[in-house]
Amino acid sequence: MIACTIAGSDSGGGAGIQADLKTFQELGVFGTSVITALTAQNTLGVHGISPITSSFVQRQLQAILTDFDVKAIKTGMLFDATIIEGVVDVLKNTSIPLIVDPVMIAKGGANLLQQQAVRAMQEQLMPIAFMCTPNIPEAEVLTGRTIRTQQDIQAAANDLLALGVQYVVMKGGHLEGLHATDILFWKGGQFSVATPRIDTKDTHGTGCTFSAAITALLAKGFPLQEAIIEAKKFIHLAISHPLHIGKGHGPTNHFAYKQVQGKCEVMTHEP
Ligand SMILES: Nc1ncnc2c1ncn2[C@@H]1O[C@H](COP(=O)(O)OP(=O)(O)OP(=O)(O)O)[C@@H](O)[C@H]1O
Ligand SMILES: Cc1ncc(COP(=O)(O)O)c(N)n1
Repeated sequence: MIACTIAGSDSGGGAGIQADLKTFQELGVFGTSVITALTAQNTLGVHGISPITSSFVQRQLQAILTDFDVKAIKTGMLFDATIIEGVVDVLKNTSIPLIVDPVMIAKGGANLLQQQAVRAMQEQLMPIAFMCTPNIPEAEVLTGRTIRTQQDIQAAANDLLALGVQYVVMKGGHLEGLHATDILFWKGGQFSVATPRIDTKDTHGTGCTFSAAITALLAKGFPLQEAIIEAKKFIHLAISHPLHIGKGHGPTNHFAYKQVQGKCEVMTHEP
């Protein structure tokens, strides 16, 4: 099985392209990659960004799609509107499921998506996406809402579905509470997955890793809700077995899922 990630490079190896490829590999999926930007990054922060031109992003993507039978594609850091437009231009005529992780701001505060690009994400990328996986601050930017309550989450998910994306996973990592709960929404329904919240600072790359796991599992043909449950196991185990690498927000442990053979309990709820 082959999957593709369109994202930024994290020299520190915990997020971005590197997290995506490690996750694909651990889940038994062959990973291909389109790099949108280089970041000079470690667990302490982003120390520089060098974007790739939109036309070269397109060239990478076309090289992959004209040769490989790609079963699922994810996007991460897209950096600017020209890159988003270039990606949409290539993908709009394919039927490969597209998972959009709307990466905007790194843990240390660096901008991984220019503000002027939010509109291109809303108006061009969302209509061709199968799924998007915002965290709470990203959902706030994409919808212009303040999200505090369950009703706010539902309303923001409805706004995102109205943009044309078929499924929305609202990630709960930034909310408070004993559990880290993520909710899958579609028109007319919802399904949630939760695991105990872990008290750790080693959460660099959680969002990338979770969305890459969903992408890999969809590429393998898992039904959607099973893919969400298994991806939740992958990210919970990656957070709960920290590697203690670096002096700042350490990366998650991509080895853990395989090492414990996916053994992890996920609470599910479908109202
Ligand atoms: N402390 C934690 N304990 C358990 N699960 C967590 C924790 N933090 C995040 N998660 C889970 O990790 C996944 C990513 O969620 P999160 O909201 O952190 O994404 P993100 O904000 O995109 O990532 P990042 O904060 O690294 O940018 C979700 O499944 C979320 O529930
Ligand atoms: C190149 C790159 N892409 C994405 C993120 C955000 O990572 P996450 O939200 O998964 O922590 C990052 N820090 N660097």
